[in-house]
Amino acid sequence: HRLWHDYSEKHKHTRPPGPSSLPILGSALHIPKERPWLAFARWQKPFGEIIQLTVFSRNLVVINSYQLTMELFDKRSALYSDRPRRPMAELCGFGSALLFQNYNSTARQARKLMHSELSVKGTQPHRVLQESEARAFARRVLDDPASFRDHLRRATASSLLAITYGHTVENDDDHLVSLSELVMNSLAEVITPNRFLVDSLPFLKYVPASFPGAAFQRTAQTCKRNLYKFMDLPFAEVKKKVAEGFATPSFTSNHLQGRVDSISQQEEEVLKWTAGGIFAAGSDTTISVLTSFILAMLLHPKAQAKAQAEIDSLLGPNTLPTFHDRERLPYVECIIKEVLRWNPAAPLVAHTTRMDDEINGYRIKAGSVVMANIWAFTHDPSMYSSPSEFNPDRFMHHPDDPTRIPPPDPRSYVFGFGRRSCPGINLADALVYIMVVTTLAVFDISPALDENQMPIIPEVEYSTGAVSHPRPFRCNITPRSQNAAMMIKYATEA
Ligand code: HEM
Repeated sequence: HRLWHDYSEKHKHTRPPGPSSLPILGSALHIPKERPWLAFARWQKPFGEIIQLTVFSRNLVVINSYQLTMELFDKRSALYSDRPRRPMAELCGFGSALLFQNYNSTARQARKLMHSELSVKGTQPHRVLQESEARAFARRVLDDPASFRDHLRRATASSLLAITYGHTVENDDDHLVSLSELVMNSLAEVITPNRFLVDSLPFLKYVPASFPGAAFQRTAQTCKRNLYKFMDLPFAEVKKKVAEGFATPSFTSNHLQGRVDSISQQEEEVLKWTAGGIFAAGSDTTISVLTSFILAMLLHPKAQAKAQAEIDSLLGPNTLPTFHDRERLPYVECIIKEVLRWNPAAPLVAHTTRMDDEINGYRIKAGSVVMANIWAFTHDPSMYSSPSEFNPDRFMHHPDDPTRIPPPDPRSYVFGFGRRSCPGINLADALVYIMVVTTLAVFDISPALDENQMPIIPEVEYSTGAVSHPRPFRCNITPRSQNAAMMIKYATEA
């Protein structure tokens, strides 16, 4: 009994190991500016699966193990479901969005609103629209292949705005798309760690905008104006249409139907911010995944050809893929899983602890920012052999050989954990599938050529941010046949 007592007493005060720390700055200087998740994964060797850093007196705990993350974020989710404070995001007005809120009654209300509309069943009616968005994307690529990244943004924005507000994007200068671009760019900036000093020194948020050096305050004011416009305008439009009886069915109209006059102001506020949040949380992540897919296909022609052969043998040369084909395209499914694993869109997922806690003998103090290092899970050699290789075949099922069990589906964790897990998972999964399968059916993706007609093979480089994107790269996207091009023209002109 005494031994046990000594053990627990000793570990009760043990903070998880981590790099050395300076006064005030803490271990800030050890954290690389670029893609810190790579360093955190490497630090497993000297420090283990749980690492603690102190930055400006804030505790950051990095969890490099999938099992431990499940234990904390899923099993103990009553303690681990709050979000870190982000003073800059709050100054910009994002504090009212679910993504930034603690797990309080408003957050629960917002998640409930999403749950009903974004379940597998709730997203079913949007499939026709997603199919035609994917074809419209293919058409734009056909007409202007070099701008494929813009077309990915446009396809994602159109789908999400249609689903959220029933809004149809008619042309390239759609007011809602332009406004959403402004909001998305600000969001990407404010959630980039260490981008604004006010995030490390929160008292700065009280410095007035007119003060020298307080440029961030003016940035925040502009951002807030755009954000509020983005939240208010489309919502007011839908509300008006519902009242007049001719709203296109959408997330917002479905929740307002029959309640325009009776909905309380509080409920209306939550609905408005939840609707806007769908776009804010869903677009950059989806764009990252789709851009990674293009990069992966460019670098791995064999995997691309194998998926195309699968699609051809199922559909023949005269049919474009749809959602009905999904179950019969197992290799396309493997490509999607491998893209999600190869370079996860959200490599670090941050929650905070409500109370002091203990795990594996280490103490995690209340208020610590606890980050799941998703990148470390997707590159854990005990889960995925040769993890840095892009190899969709690792996910193939082998019904004849029960000894070959595929590794875990990354979709079970790249969308987050417990009570804060991504409520858009079904929608995102459907959108990614239809974009991937349509692109593979219609196009060949290959390296761009230099002036000597030699292929330019891009480096696999990703940006640093809460959502990480492939750095800009050039590629050739050409129709696989005249017939493929004709099918897309026909489908988008009908
Ligand atoms: C492939 C694309 C996507 C990826 C990889 C992704 C990933 C994630 C991750 C990792 C989180 C944090 C989970 C956590 O803290 O444990 C999250 C949260 C969230 N996602 Fe997604 N997401 C994607 C698409 C979408 C879409 C399309 C929507 C909207 C329909 C969406 C809506 C949200 C919202 C609202 C939250 C905040 C939930 C909360 O704080 O309680 N996401 N997502």
